Amino acid sequence: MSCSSSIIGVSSLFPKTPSSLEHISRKTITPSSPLAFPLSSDKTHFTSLSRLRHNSVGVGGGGSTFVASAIAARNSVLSEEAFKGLGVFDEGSSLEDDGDAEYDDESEFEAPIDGNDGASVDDDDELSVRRLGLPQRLVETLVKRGITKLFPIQRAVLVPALEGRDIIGRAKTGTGKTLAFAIPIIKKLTEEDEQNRNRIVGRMPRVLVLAPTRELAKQVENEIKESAPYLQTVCVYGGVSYTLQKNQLSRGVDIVVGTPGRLIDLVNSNILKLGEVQFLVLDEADQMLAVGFEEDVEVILQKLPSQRQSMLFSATMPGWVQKLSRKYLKAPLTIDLVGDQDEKLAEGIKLYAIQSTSTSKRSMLSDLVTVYAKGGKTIIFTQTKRDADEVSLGLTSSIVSEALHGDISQHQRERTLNGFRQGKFTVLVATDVASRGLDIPNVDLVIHYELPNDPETFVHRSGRTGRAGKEGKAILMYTNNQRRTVRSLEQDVGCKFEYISPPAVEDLLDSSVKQVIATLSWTRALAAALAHMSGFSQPPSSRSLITHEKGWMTLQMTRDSESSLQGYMSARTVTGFLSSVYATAAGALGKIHVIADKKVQGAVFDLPEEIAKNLLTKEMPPGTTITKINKLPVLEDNGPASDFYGRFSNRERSSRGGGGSRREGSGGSRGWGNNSRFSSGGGGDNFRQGGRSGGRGGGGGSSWSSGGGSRTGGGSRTTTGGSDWLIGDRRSSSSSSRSPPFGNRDRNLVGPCFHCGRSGHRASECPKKQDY
Ligand SMILES: Nc1ncnc2c1ncn2[C@@H]1O[C@H](COP(=O)(O)OP(=O)(O)OP(=O)(O)O)[C@@H](O)[C@H]1O
Repeated sequence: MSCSSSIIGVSSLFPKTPSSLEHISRKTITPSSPLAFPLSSDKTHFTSLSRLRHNSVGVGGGGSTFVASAIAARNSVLSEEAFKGLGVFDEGSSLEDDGDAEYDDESEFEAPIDGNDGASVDDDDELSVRRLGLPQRLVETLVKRGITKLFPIQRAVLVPALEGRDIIGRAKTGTGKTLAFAIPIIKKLTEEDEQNRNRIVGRMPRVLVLAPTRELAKQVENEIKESAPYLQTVCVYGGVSYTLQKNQLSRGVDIVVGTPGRLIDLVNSNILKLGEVQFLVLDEADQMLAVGFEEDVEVILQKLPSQRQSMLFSATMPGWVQKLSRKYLKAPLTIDLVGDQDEKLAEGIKLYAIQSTSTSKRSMLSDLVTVYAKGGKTIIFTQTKRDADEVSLGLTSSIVSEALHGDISQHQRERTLNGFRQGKFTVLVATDVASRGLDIPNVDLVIHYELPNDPETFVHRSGRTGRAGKEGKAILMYTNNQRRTVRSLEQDVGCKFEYISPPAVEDLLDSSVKQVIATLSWTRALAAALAHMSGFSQPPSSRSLITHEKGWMTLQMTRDSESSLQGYMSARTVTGFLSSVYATAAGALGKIHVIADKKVQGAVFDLPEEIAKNLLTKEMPPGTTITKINKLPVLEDNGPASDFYGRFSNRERSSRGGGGSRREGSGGSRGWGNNSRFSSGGGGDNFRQGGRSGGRGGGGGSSWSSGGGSRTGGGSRTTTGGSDWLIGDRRSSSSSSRSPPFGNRDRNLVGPCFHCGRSGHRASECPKKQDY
């Protein structure tokens, strides 16, 4: 078989009908061209690839940026350059330069490997890793890892990278950017070593990969090591022993992955020599800026040989990254599989939004985890380290969780991440230190406990789930004040939230029982017993849909349109009616809201659960119905959202007396297309929250409060503005008298430590942790 037949085999997947070639000029196509490459599963990925009707690309010569081709199918853009050499554009293509098929040897394209690895590999599929001319050793390790076909970004980068082009790459979260640069580099190093078998002990690195965080660096190292265990890969970062890294480097190394700070130290002390670096990779370049590494990066780049190939991956292109690419990359080819117009999130991520109050959100968390993660892995993102600690601690009574943030020692961070990866505990509560790049397999749920600082952070946090074509869920928690911001986020990210209410008791019971049954495939009785042990020592109590407090139930009262009672509906109507049918209920009323839809003639109101249940058994006079509801209807006087778009996080925090300014991760960067309207002010700042209890004014006041006092105690729960009504001072409203029956469970540390299995302490404080 000739080379061209192999190539034609590949190109047959890409119909040679460059119909819209003419529409696209041979200049730069801006990322506002239709872009996103949806990702739902490996299969659909490549099915869609195979259905692509390729269009064209423009490549300017000599300029600094070049953009790829538009592909009509499903609004995707890939690089024509990226596919040249694979036969995609050979016959009938209008590429000026289509003679780049440098792989004349058919064995280059067909590298079948012997043995059955168990993976289902379709050898007829020219997109299979077996048929891309990769070294056999690499193919074997990839296939063993279940990587049988390249993902689009990998496919797009492969040929230009093998040709030695400098590349700027961008693709959605979890779509395999690491292997996109790693595969061509490994191929080149492997071939070099095969030609020169006398490997020198103490050799200097040929590849340098810069990553913004230690976790990311470690992950890149793992990905490379697992794909090419025969190459020497060393990871260097701060916070751990310098001597160990020094020894590793002195034994000789092929690839160095590291964070800029430690790399500079090693270079300055002459331990790391960069004189033989042939490949430079800047991973998450925009994040380097956000974490303040810009100077360090430049210092390192200046020390590299000028004869080298550079690849830069960046989710966004802030000015500094643009400058960097102009200064240090040679005529780079831009491969952008995201763009600005389309949804930035991987397709498999289902998005939910839930309104909560600052007091209800914490107690609501475990219910969300129970119902939406169904026993799978969850990452909860908080803004501050303190919140991460507190939320994790708060969850521990029912769900074992650990916190991850910058104040935790590097060793403990690694232990925590490993424990989470291995499923020793299922909930990780993290600041944005974990939002970028972390690849933890099978995270089912991401919860944004606080709104992120900018749309990019939202995308990166959410992208910890739905990776490598899998499905995942992300829930955004927001307050009434932040409604407008949530809508703007939808626009900026190009996504749609499904607005949900707190999980109903039935869902909770159902999920917890199902989880235990699924885990143990045992009897329902055993499942119920285990659910009991895992925290449901009482039947889970109902929760108000209005205030989200536990122990309360929201009911709806409606009047028939024919009813003689038709007329004005108000809070007094509700209390008056309840007094006549069940005085106890009238005396225990919580919040009351009138339904906005005038055709409905009704109101919703809160009652303590037991009283609500009793009320539901009462006979109602004709014309009036009272029912339990699971979702709130649209209510009157919801009050205007008072947030200021782009300033939501500051506003939230300042109302809590935020302070502090220590950076810890995200923020700052603005977006490839400069379309972010989020404020970068305070991006990534670590706000300390003081004075959290009590004193939170109700802000968007829209409800009638039937009692005068605080429900939860400790704070002066005032509702201001809007249509707040004080129905009366019917009873003493001490916190205890109004406490819901099962609410506010004592949140002691009763969950087992994931190190030693004993309860009463967190894993980070485990007296036995040294042993692990
Ligand atoms: N071709 C492939 N087939 C199957 N799995 C793959 C393939 N390529 C990468 N993966 C896996 O997909 C996961 C995500 O890859 P990776 O971490 O490189 O994504 P990413 O695009 O860098 O994500 P992020 O932007 O979030 O950092 C990893 O577990 C990786 O091993």
